[in-house]
Amino acid sequence: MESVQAIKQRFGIIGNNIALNRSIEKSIQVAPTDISVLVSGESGVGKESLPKIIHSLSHRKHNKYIAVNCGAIPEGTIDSELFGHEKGAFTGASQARDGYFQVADGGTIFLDEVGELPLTTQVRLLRVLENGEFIRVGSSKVQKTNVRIVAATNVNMHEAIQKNKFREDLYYRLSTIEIHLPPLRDRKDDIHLLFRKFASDFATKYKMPTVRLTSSAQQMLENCHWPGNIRQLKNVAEQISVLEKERELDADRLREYIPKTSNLPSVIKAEKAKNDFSNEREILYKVLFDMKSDLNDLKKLTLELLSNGNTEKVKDEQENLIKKIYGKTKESQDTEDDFDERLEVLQIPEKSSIEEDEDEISIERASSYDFAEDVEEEETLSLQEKEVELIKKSLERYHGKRKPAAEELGISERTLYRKIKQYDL
Ligand SMILES: Nc1ncnc2c1ncn2[C@@H]1O[C@H](COP(=O)(O)OP(=O)(O)OP(=O)(O)O)[C@@H](O)[C@H]1O
Repeated sequence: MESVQAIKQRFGIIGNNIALNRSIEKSIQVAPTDISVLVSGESGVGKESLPKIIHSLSHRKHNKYIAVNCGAIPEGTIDSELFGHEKGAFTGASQARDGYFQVADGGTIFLDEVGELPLTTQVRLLRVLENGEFIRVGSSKVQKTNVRIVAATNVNMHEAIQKNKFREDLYYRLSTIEIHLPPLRDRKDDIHLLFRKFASDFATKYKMPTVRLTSSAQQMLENCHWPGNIRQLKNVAEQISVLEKERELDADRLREYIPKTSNLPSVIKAEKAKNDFSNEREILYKVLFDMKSDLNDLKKLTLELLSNGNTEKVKDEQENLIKKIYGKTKESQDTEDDFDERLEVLQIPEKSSIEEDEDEISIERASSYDFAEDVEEEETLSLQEKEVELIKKSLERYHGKRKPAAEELGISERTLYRKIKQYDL
């Protein structure tokens, strides 16, 4: 059996903390079995390494390893991504497609952010876990697969179960063995070690001498709260490596690079910070951000109308979205006409005219859907930068807590999650 030390070297894992070593040891022990494993721990603690270790030390190592970020896939397509679909299963399904569970047959699937799975997908997943069976979207034929599942989560699953967001039976199936990775603040002994490694990597990358810390700066680094854990520490090391003129930093210089919230206890009242957009620039960003969010909502609604053609149905199904965009719903009788007028402005083609060229339009629509999330990338860089800044500020205000930050930004937690990943925040 490979030693913990050898595994750390192979997977580039830095640290000597006892809890970290125990987590790696557990991964090594459980690898040769087919037992489902749940890796838990806050965001940024390094959960992604453990499923890779488990797969590479298992008898499945020559087969596929697929990592799926459940939080980043839109709810509407997740079943098809995971389990595949038949041709014509839904608008845009111009071809049958294999899902990850089929592609990874004989291998391992890593379900990152498993707590974000919609309840309907959880039912399908439970079935795969119980007897290896799954059904493609739009099919009635039961298929079999032999996949080992390793899942990860940074949410409190017991809380999610209590709030009926996660099925208890699925949780127990997934977490036959649970491996917990400690937050960075509980691994103080590793903080400076990690910083040195990152500083040395960035020095090589940017072709500069390595930055170093005085002992007072080291102490400060170790006493930070680090809500974003190792990911945040890595970002700080990169910023310092690139921006700092001096190659040795004392505590005063270091303070500039440490997000204020990292130094504060996590219990600062979020309420106090709420909507505290204290200067004009932030207000402007907020307005731009809201506009962009509205634009994306409109795009979504338009696509929905184009593919559905049935305005009444869309009005019913997208009531919340319509309310968000226009501030009113069809329930407000006196605004019904206004509402219809607005829909007319979108010039929705009659369904019959859409159907004439169904295949062609479906493909077009499908690609519009596929890119609905990516459209954002086409916006100008400066707007994107402002968006990143706004998200960062909001996350800082709420000490990395996505729920209140998403509420403040007026976007869903899922979208915020995607953006955090997209911009590596
Ligand atoms: N022990 C470590 N040594 C070196 N780098 C590490 C270590 N742990 C984490 N990292 C780095 O920190 C970053 C975040 O790690 P990772 O993506 O695995 O976190 P995570 O726990 O999966 O976060 P999330 O829940 O947000 O997905 C990565 O760049 C990873 O390479």
